[in-house]
Amino acid sequence: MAFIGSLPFIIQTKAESSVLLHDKNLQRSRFSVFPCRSQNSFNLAVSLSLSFKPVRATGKEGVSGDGSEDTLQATIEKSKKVLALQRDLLQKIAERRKLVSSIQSSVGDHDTNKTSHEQRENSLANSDNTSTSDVNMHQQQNGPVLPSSYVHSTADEVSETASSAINRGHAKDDKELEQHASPRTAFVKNSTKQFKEMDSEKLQTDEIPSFLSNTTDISTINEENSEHSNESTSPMVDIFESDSMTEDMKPPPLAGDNVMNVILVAAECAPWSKTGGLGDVAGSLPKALARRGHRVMVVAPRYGNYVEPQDTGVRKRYKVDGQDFEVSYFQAFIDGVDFVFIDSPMFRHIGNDIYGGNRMDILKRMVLFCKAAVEVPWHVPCGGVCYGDGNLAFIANDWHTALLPVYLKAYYRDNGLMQYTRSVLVIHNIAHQGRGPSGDFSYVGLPEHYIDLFKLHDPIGGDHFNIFAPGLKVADRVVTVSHGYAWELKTSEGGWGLHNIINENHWKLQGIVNGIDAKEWNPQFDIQLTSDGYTNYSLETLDTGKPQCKTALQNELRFAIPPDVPVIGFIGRLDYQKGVDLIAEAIPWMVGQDVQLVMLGTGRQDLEEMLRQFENQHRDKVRGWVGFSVKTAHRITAGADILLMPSRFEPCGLNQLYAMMYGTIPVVHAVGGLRDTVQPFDPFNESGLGWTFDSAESHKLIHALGNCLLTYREYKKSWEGLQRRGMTPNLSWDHAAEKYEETLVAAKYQW
Ligand SMILES: Nc1ncnc2c1ncn2[C@@H]1O[C@H](COP(=O)(O)OP(=O)(O)O[C@H]2O[C@H](CO)[C@@H](O)[C@H](O)[C@H]2O)[C@@H](O)[C@H]1O
Repeated sequence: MAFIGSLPFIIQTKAESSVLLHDKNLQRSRFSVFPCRSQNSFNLAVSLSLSFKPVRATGKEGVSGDGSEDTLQATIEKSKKVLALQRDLLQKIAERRKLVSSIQSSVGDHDTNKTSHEQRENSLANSDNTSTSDVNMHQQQNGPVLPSSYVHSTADEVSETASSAINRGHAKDDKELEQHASPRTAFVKNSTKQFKEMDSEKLQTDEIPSFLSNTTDISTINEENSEHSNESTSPMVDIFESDSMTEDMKPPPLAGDNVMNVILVAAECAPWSKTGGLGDVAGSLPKALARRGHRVMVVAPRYGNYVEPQDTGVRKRYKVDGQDFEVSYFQAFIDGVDFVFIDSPMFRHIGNDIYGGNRMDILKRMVLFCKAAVEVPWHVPCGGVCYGDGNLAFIANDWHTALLPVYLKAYYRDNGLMQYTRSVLVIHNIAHQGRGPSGDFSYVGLPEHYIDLFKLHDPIGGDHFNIFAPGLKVADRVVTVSHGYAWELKTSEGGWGLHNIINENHWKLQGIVNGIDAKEWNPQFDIQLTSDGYTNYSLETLDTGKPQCKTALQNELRFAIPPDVPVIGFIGRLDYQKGVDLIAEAIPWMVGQDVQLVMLGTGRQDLEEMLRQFENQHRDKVRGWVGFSVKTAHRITAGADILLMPSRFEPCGLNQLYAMMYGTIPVVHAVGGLRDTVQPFDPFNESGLGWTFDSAESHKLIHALGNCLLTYREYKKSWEGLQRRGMTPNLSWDHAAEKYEETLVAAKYQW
């Protein structure tokens, strides 16, 4: 009897729950189910089904007349009620969603394509003009764009419905339930509070390009930006927009039994902090993992006063080089991910100079960061509940966080703690390793016997201390960002001294190609293309949209606009890796062609100076934009015809992926991820995505670029074919996330 009674209940509840699981309003509650104590309805189903076990075990109940039948009946009744409540809840949520989307559509174009990124950009841009942004905030909260009070109450009502329904079915502490039922509500409230309390401290602005600085008044730029700010919606609106956009993009299949708690730890995370591709990955991969149903957190240092994350009130102290440092934790829940920022005077106000300071400064920062990050699952409640250590995997990135797997082992697993927690280390760039003299070991705060893990012999430098080395040895799995680079890492040229360790651990190394953030880098929705003459475009509007962006770029760069002159772009860190010097060698040839070249970058001073010189020498054909400007990077990607990437090595490379999405044809050195992702153009079969050259030499670059220019000028149909093939998305973060999931699961079951 008990069986018969319980079975349909469990089946139905699972079915109901799986519906619930798809609902973003309840995702947080659901995430807590597996590893943590949970208060959600699915857990209720589990606990109720477990409560049948004793009945089934004895087999006497129901016939003995000892009252068990009554208990059973009562339980069945109770479960029926819970089911009814769940149905009621689902229906209400569906109604609310309809309501919200009808509000959104009535708000119309005005709000579309606005993302939190735009708001951040605006708040960054306006930061020099505090009074303007204050006014904007006021307008955002009271203005006509979308009555925030309405949105606020809508969100509250949804959460209220959710929590009360669950509450009625399963008595729990009200506050706790509220937190679980609607992390989103908490975020809405927090965002509002944060907005009101936002410090007036100045934030960074994009650097003004050299060629504009003489002619453009900074105040004009700020005014322009503040206009955008007036248009921009409040964070509350953004939450709904994010959801609807994500839904439009059709979520990938759920992880099912593989669902885990995942904490990605990185020194930078876009859009809050970014010096390069690592920031992009830390900002995008977690969202894709969350879309698969994992409970996901990103941990990064808090370099500035970010708008969304708010102080959790948690304070902890960690020792670095014998000194106590207090850290606090700021948290925001965005697009299904908990973003946790660790605050300390060590990190604060570094801005974009994330890796600035001397070697010891950086080392101490990373020691503090990793020590604090490995304990985040214990200390930082997200949606009211800490992640804990069960079913947990860390994803550390590059040498900056390679100490995390080591701390996990030395402080915990060696002592019988966090036994089921795993770590994966991702190599984005092996060239940076955290090297120093052997004495640096004293700063990392590890037991003496750990010193051997850090020791590395370099044929030139001799014995030294190397932080990447122990991370690679100790991590449960190692990932790198393309298949080609995974292969190169094993060679003495590509491994940069770590190839022996990589070869010894080859069994745990895997290449997973990065994806493209379909919201950030999509010409159809790109918020950087909504002003100054730029326009959004798609495959359907490529013919008109891209030329319009090209003209807007030429205008912005103050180039002449002769018909049919190809615009060539370069975006990247100015260093040895990116092969900027190869472009320099090719410049005399390039300026002899009928082309326009724009280079955006920052990095080595000599290379920055070189960019300025190119511009001064060839004002009609070359622009050298020294600085870090996300907006300009997007606009070059959209407006250029060709993107150059002559990198000497390139673990994956993101710019070529972005370029292809925007119908911009890449010309690349076939190395690492560039070789993996840019199939060479084959004119006979009309296939391929761009041009490649097989060694990092300027004459090879010139040869490939020459063929590319010829096709641009003479073979328009082939050119269009290249553009269209590139714009057909084939590399998504959802795909990469699936691969990461396989790796995480492999790590989980590995001893
Ligand atoms: N001056 C500037 N202004 C604005 N934006 C700028 C900029 N310079 C660079 N960027 C942006 O930074 C990102 C750079 O991405 P890459 O993948 O080329 O970089 P990086 O070498 O830093 O990353 C490393 O990690 C990534 C991620 O795994 C790997 O793809 C890569 O091969 C590896 O070297 C892009 O989003 C680009 O637009």
